[in-house]
This record gives sequence, C-alpha cells and structure tokens, in this order.
Amino acid sequence: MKTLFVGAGSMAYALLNGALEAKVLEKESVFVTNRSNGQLLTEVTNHFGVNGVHDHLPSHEPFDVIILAMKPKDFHGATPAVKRFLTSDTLIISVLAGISIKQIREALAFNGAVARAMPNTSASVGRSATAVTCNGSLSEKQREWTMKFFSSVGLAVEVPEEQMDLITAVSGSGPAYIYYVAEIIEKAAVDLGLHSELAKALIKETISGASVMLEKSGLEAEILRKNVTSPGGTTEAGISVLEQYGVSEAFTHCVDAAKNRSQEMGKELRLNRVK
Ligand SMILES: NC(=O)C1=CN([C@@H]2O[C@H](COP(=O)(O)OP(=O)(O)OC[C@H]3O[C@@H](n4cnc5c(N)ncnc54)[C@H](OP(=O)(O)O)[C@@H]3O)[C@@H](O)[C@H]2O)C=CC1
Ligand SMILES: O=C(O)[C@@H]1CCC=N1
Repeated sequence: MKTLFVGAGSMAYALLNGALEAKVLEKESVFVTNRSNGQLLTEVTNHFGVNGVHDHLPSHEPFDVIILAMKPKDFHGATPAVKRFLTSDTLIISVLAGISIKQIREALAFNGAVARAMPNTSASVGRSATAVTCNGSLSEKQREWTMKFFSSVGLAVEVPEEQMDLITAVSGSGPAYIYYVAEIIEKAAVDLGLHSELAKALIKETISGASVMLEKSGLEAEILRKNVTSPGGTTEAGISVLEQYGVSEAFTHCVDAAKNRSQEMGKELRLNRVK
C-alpha cells in the first residue's frame, strides 16, 4: 500500500518503526512529510530508508493510505497538503487525539474511508495497545489492512468511536503514567541513598518484570499485588502511605482529566475553524 505519513514526529516514528519491521509497510512505498523541520524529516527518512515528501512531489501523486500524525491543533493547517494527495479511494487513518471522524470528513470535504485510531508510543517496539474505529465508510479490504497495520505494532482492538476519548486517557497517555511512576520511585531511591544507575536498573527491571507477570501469570493485578504484600511487611507499610496520600483517587482524577482534555481538543478544533 502506498502510504503517506503527514507528520514526522514521535507517533509517526513509532508506527514506522513497528510497521516496517513487521513488513506491513515496504519502505519504497512509504512517504513522509512534515511542516517545516527539514532536518527532522531528513533524519527520519534516512533512518528508515523511506521517501521524504518535500514540495517537489507532483500534486496528483495518489496514495492508498494517508496517515494523519500531526498535533490536533495543527490539523487545519495541514488540510491543504492532505487534500493535494487525496483521491476518493484513499484510506485516511487518523491518530489525532480528540478529533472525530466527522470533523476530519468535514475539514477535508471527504466522503471516503476514514479510520480513527489511538495507539501509543510503544508501537516503536511492537507493543502498542491500539484502539481503532473503522466506522468511517471503510471497505472490508481497508478495514482488514487497518487492523493488520496496527496489529503489526502491538495489540489492536476495534472499539466504538464514543469510547475513544476515554481510551486516549487510558492507553494513549498510559505509558507516560508508568514512566512518571518510574521517575518518582527513582527519585525517592536516590534521595534515600541509592546510586542513580543502580536505582534505574532495578526500577526498569521491576516494571518490566511486573508487566510480564501481568501478561503471563494469568492473575489479575489485584492478586499479583496481594502476593507481594506480606501481612505486616514492607509493601503493606508502603502502600498504606500511598492510600493515605490519596494516590488511588489521584489516578482516577488523572484519567478523567485526560479524557476531558481529549474532548476539549475536539471542541477547540471546531472553535479554531470558525475563527
Ligand atoms: N505522542 C504520543 O504518545 C501519541 C500521540 N498521538 C497523536 O499523534 C499525533 C502526533 O503526535 P506526536 O507525534 O507526539 O507529535 P510531534 O510534535 O512529535 O510531531 C508532529 C508532527 O506533525 C508535523 N506537522 C505539523 N503541522 C503540519 C502540517 N501542517 N503539515 C504536515 N506536517 C505537520 C510536525 O512537523 P514540524 O516538526 O515540521 O512542525 C511534526 O513532524 C497527535 O495528534 C497526537 O494526538 C496519539 C497517540 C499517542
Ligand atoms: O498527550 C497527548 O495529547 C497525546 C495523545 C495520547 C498521548 N499523547
């Protein structure tokens, strides 16, 4: 499939890395464009051996797939470029947080196929958790390709579009919550006396091991946690402090705030358009 990535940032990089490695995309058929950062575009295209689209590509160059991978606020600015490469048979795949299929259709004056997905940056190591909505007039072949594309970078599940804002808050942003916890524990370990390199190594393997346990043990997180928590022991002492500080409640608010922000970004796009 001849594919154009509009945007050459973290998400495009992660998807390219996974999909080229899995050979769902062939580098000769992949084109990448961005707005102004020529150096980054050259770095990305050289790294993957794919084609960079600067202004010289003829405007009638047709693409089977166009992947929207710019920031949501930059979507309207990118629409003229996207329209140049769009035909009625093109499949558009958007990974933009908060922007609905309807909004994409309207902005591009496009009645063809639009899929909306929410991957995460672990796509670059083939471990994304991606939610996909294929209800925007995709043919069966386009739906199958879309699922194959996202399956090549990890778990891919189809969901109704109404769940996308919440899913964005859970698994789109999710890796950042885990990195945040890693940073905090590392800081605590260093503040309390461990050497930074040792703390980093121990925390990395602890998170990685816990993740494999979640995946392979067949046990729920709650049971795994209880298995670590000896009555009257160290873990119980630690977790009771997390409870005392309202960490569980903080995470509920965290996911809710991220979901609300996703909804707001969709509204902001509408407001920017009427300005
Ligand atoms: N990062 C993440 O973890 C995730 C991000 N997403 C979504 O992916 C999208 C991209 O995010 P991310 O990769 O982090 O963003 P980045 O800021 O890393 O990259 C954005 C890219 O879009 C390009 N761009 C901006 N405007 C235009 C334009 N008018 N025409 C062409 N290219 C343009 C930028 O080019 P230039 O540098 O030249 O300005 C840049 O290459 C967002 O919509 C986000 O919601 C979804 C899931 C997870
Ligand atoms: O922070 C963001 O808006 C994007 C969407 C999900 C992850 N990163």
